[in-house]
Amino acid sequence: MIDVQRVSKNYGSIRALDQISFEMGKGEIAGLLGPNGAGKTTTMRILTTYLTPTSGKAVLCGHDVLDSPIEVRRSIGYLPENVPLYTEMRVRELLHFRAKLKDVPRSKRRRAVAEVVSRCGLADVENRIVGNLSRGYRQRVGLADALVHDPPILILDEPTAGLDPIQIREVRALIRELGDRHTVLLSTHIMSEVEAVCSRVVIIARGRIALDERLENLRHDTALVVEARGPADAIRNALAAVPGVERVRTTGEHDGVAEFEVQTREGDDPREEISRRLAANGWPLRTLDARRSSLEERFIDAVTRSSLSVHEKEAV
Ligand SMILES: Nc1ncnc2c1ncn2[C@@H]1O[C@H](COP(=O)(O)OP(=O)(O)OP(=O)(O)O)[C@@H](O)[C@H]1O
Repeated sequence: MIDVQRVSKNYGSIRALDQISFEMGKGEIAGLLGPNGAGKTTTMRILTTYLTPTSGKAVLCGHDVLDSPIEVRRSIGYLPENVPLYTEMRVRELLHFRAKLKDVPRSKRRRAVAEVVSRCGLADVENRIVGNLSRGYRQRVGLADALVHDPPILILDEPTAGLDPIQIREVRALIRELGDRHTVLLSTHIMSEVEAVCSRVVIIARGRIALDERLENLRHDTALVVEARGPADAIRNALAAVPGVERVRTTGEHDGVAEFEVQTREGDDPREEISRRLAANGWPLRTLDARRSSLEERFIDAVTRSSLSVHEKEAV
């Protein structure tokens, strides 16, 4: 549904995105998580065709953002960070108007509006002036607007920013429901939001993807961080063959030192065997670190690592 390949974006001399790549399949809800200035909004604005990438390729529902922006816009519903609603209109009138702009055929408009009014919990306010609504309701109107042409993909930029705790809970519940029928990419800098709503997290830091993982893999697993000097592929194979090791991912390679993330089976602790096997092959072990991979730890780790130079990383 979403295929981003090596997308970069420069604003003058500022490199906001540096070769980011990720893919999303049908029915996924992914959280694009990152600190302020990481590049979340830039990514979303490229996917929604409001900005063009400096280089790289982004394809949504088979349509390239550069070659077919109109088809891309038809395939997505976008909730921007500051919802630009027509504040003087009534809710139902606004949604009809937006449905028309989005080419929903006249004969289907009434039904399309009724459906989003119901799905977004707007029945009580459909005759109210948008500008007089609370921020929580305006956000729901924004979601209804994004949904009114029934797009397969929803892109939501900080959908709960500025809402009170009850409104946050309601909007999150609504997004979870939307995940049944739509592929949803939302941005946030709140970790608990990702845990509450998403099935997958993509962490972006300094314009790069620092982590892309399914949440179920982060919740229970214990991960080991292994750094060893030697040939990355051979070390990777040796690690994968250690009993108790479930999965090995190469996370970096610099100056002859390869870095891996090793997922272990619950209850297994293969650290001693890893150390023995690497030593037997003559690959000096530099780091063997066990950590519970909670989202918070992974976020801090990914963001900190991305902000270190190669030299500093070696020292960590
Ligand atoms: N129009 C622009 N001109 C120049 N620099 C920009 C522009 N828009 C964004 N940037 C810079 O690009 C980088 C990424 O910004 P972006 O808004 O995408 O980050 P973000 O992750 O959405 O941040 P936030 O969580 O604060 O909204 C930042 O360094 C920002 O200052």
